[in-house]
Amino acid sequence: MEDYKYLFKVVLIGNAGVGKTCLVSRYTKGFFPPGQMATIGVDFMIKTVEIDGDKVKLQIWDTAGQERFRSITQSYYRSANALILVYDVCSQQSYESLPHWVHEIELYAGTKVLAFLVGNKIDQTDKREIPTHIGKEFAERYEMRFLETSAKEADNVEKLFTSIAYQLTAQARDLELRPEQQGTVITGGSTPIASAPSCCKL
Ligand SMILES: Nc1nc2c(ncn2[C@@H]2O[C@H](COP(=O)(O)OP(=O)(O)OP(=O)(O)O)[C@@H](O)[C@H]2O)c(=O)[nH]1
Repeated sequence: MEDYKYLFKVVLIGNAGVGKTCLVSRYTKGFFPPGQMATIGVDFMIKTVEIDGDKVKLQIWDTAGQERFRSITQSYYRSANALILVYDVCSQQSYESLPHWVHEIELYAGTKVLAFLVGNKIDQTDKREIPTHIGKEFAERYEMRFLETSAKEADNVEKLFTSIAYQLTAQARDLELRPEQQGTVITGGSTPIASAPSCCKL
């Protein structure tokens, strides 16, 4: 029997080079990888955290941002409990691609997914092109959670993943109390747990 209460699948998406792999590395391995290569297809890492006495396993899927991998990465949206849509605060182009990514979420993700918008690379203050309020407004428009991060300086990275773990756990516990509301069943140690209810209107 697996040693965890809940298992959640978290998928990172967004343009190539916005820092998805570095965010995952910072969170799961505790370091910022030097000379990070582009992701090929999809990669995944596991991190187990404790939320109010329960072991929660996060299966974190890092998808390639490059266009040529889109058909592969799209298939990972469907079973995601949380999606992290990343842009680079120093890249207007990555911000302008966000409507495209939101459309992908509409097409391929489940309606119950918890969606976060993340503006990464905030350590590069002199290169910033997208002010915080612009990212925040975009997130509000699509009812996504919002955070700005730096994988390099470890700003808000722990907070991002911990917050996702807390919210998904709270929703799963809530559903255990209201079994009639259960949706897709995901594995959770010895107990089957329902996936989280909708938190994001797209
Ligand atoms: N200054 C700064 N650079 C970053 C940060 N995060 C990532 N980078 C740099 O941005 C580049 C791309 O990072 P990756 O993590 O490979 O980006 P990705 O989104 O995974 O890219 P794909 O795998 O092609 O989709 C690398 O040169 C990183 O060193 C950050 O928080 N601050």
